[in-house]
Amino acid sequence: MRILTKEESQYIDRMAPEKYGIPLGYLMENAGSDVAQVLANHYKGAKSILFLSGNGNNGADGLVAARHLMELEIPVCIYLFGESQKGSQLFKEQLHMVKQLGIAIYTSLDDIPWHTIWAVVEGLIGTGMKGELRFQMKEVIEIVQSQCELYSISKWSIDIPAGVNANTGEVSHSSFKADYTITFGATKQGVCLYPGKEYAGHVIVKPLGIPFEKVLQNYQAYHNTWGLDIRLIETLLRPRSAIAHKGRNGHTLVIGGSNGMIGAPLMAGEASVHSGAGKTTVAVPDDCLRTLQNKVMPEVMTASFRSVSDIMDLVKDKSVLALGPGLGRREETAQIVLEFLATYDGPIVLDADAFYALGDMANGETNGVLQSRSHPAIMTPHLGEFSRLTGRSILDIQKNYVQSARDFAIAQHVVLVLKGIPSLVALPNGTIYINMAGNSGMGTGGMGDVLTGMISAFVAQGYEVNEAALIGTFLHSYTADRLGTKKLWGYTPSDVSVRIGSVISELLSPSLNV
Ligand SMILES: NC(=O)C1=CN([C@@H]2O[C@H](COP(=O)(O)OP(=O)(O)OC[C@H]3O[C@@H](n4cnc5c(N)ncnc54)[C@H](OP(=O)(O)O)[C@@H]3O)[C@@H](O)[C@H]2O)[C@H](O)CC1
Ligand SMILES: [K+]
Repeated sequence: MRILTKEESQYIDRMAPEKYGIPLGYLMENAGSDVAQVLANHYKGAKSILFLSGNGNNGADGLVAARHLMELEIPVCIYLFGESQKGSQLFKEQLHMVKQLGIAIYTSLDDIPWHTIWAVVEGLIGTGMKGELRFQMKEVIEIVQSQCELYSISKWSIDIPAGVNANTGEVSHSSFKADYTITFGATKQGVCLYPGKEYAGHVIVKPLGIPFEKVLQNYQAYHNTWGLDIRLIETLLRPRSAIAHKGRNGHTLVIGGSNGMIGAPLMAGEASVHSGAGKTTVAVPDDCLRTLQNKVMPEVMTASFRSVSDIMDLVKDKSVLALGPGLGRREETAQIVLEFLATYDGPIVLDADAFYALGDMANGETNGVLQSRSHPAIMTPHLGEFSRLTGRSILDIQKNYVQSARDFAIAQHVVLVLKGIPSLVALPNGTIYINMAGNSGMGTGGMGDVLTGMISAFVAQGYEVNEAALIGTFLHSYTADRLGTKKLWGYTPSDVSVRIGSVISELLSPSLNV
């Protein structure tokens, strides 16, 4: 699923007429008629649909929809916000039409017969919002929202709810909180991120009337964003060959663990087994080996290490290395990690305490350690770890969530799995995937270790690092969602781990009821 930024939407707006001779009014006519169709399909009873119309093109979309609904004999009325004579050209044209058609138009909220309204459709402002919502618009939204609550009126937004930043998902105070948002071409980035996502309600995507990917091919600042969803994963997952033996399915090596932190590499190793790696070895420091052996499932092989050369020996015949879970933050461990990264060039997934060794990558000596690898490293930090890696505050990262992930993945030439709400996968070329799965029950210790094991197992089975990060990240959350339908919290990382194989089987053979 493609996701558009504000700048991409505005570029399409500009290029449609300029380069392809497609007047913006055509796109608006499509947009408005789609809004009308969706509303008509939902419409109940004899009540009216009220359009809140700003004086830009977002408002004009609503005026087009009102005209189309009138044809369908659905009662409509309009509330005009702002000065009409200062509105966009298309707004003025559409306003003239609805006036000529005799549609009821209000300029004061006090005059609206709220008890006759079934739905409010907000076209106050869309991708044209600059900065924070202005005071007058906030006031209107607050009154409308309280009337909607009082009269049980359903709330719709056109393109993006008023007040939601179309790129970052940040919201102005008093933003419009919709039950549904009808958007055009592709969903906007800001409604895939929190808190914007909560303000958009259910998002309905309708065609724009122009093949926008074609238009965007020439866009200079073009780094695209996609939804990480089931459809994408179905295109990436490959059935296993009937004759695949354990050698063909790869061998994961997990290096981690320290005294009191043996669960982390153990969960990563077990998740690798459950995700289909042919073989899995977990290696821990010498003094932790006995504890590991007492706890780990029999399918996982065990080993131990003391030095970098031990790790070099262990990794020789392995398909992928997962480095970091529970490794601890001792200075000598950090040295081992750095020394090892400088010599080993194979596929690697870095997690947890491996990041401690890397420190602040933007300013520290480790900047450059990962950049020239033949297989870009996969890194799976949570926000706290990412804050340390980038030397920036969590708040600052959250404000520019997508862009922060993109900048880091490009600069360090890594596949970044940024574990947040939602998680992101950023590829070294700047392409971003926003995870569409996941739930609040996932916030438990050990979930990250399972993710590391899963991603590693997909690399072991022959997926490219980009693909493995996408498949692992999505299936981890998707499996948790399956568990979340039965109990929204309290399921364990190991529950996710154990279930993953059945979920993959279902996806590969939908008729299987496993
Ligand atoms: N390519 C597409 O996807 C298409 C999108 N369409 C629709 O067009 C809007 C974008 O329309 P645009 O005219 O560019 O802008 P808006 O209508 O969203 O907003 C402009 C008005 O908002 C005022 N404004 C700006 N910032 C603020 C603010 N912070 N608070 C309050 N009001 C604000 C602005 O006032 P100015 O004084 O600054 O001029 C304008 O009045 C898109 O979202 C789609 O719905 C097309 O219909 C089809 C193609
Ligand atoms: K809107």
